[in-house]
Amino acid sequence: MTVTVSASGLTLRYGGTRALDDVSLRLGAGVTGLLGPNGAGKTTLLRVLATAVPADQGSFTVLGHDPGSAAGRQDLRRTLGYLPQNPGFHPDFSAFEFVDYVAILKELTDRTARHREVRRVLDAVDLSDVRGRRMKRLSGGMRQRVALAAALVGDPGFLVLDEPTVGLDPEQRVRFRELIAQAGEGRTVLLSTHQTEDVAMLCHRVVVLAGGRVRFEGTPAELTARAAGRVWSSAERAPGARAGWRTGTGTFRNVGDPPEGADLLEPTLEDGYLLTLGDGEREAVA
Ligand SMILES: Nc1ncnc2c1ncn2[C@@H]1O[C@H](COP(=O)(O)OP(=O)(O)OP(=O)(O)O)[C@@H](O)[C@H]1O
Repeated sequence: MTVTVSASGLTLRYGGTRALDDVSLRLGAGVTGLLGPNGAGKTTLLRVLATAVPADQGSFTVLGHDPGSAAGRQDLRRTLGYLPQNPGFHPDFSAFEFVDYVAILKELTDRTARHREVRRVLDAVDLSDVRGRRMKRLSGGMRQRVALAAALVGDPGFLVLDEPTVGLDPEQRVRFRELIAQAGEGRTVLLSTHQTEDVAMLCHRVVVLAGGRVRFEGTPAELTARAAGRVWSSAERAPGARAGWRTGTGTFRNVGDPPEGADLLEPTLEDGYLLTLGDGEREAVA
């Protein structure tokens, strides 16, 4: 893997809370999923990498740009696309006006070239037909696509997406997944999500963060493999299971340390993820 984003020892405290605790990671082209329970530090990590907030300690580079200097920070921001958790739309802006406004902030000063770029990114997310519609009249899924279009303005080399599929219905989520996959072709994408299926379907790498620390970094297959031989079916709730629930067929699906001779099941990425977390952290999984 050619490393495009590299972070070392990132630490950030809010009062007594260590939102990030010595986080080091390396990303390459393609989509990397960032999983973690509520409060794990995902948004904080994305905000640090997007230069929205400085870390107390540690360093990172994005496509060779080091935000430690003002010039490096500016170069990094020019190669960055960021879709924050709450994009904060102006309800009376049209989709076009919103993306155009972001394009102005991204220093696209030539009006004709900028408008061409705004049309290009709205077309890329299939919103050309509604580009004149006000934000308040768009569905939640369309609004998220506008936010993705805004993040794609200027063809950034590093795209940071903070839970972009929250609140979308399954059809919209699949559509959004296609768009993220396209965006990840030849570009580094870091996608924070609570959806383990999105990671399994979309990502070539996955990072698990909990309590501000990296608990796992590797491929989705490697995370799934952590649960090999540790998922089993039983007629009653298994006492040794770390997590277990009755399935639609009436049997229990258990994750943990199976008893001798247990009826083992094929593990999923979610099983590997659950086993990577500590007991209290599993309860915080949304
Ligand atoms: N501005 C802030 N002031 C004080 N504490 C904060 C602030 N932002 C985050 N925190 C705390 O830092 C920790 C990490 O929060 P963060 O929002 O990064 O987690 P997250 O993994 O994105 O969670 P979620 O999945 O719920 O969005 C939490 O304990 C949170 O309460």
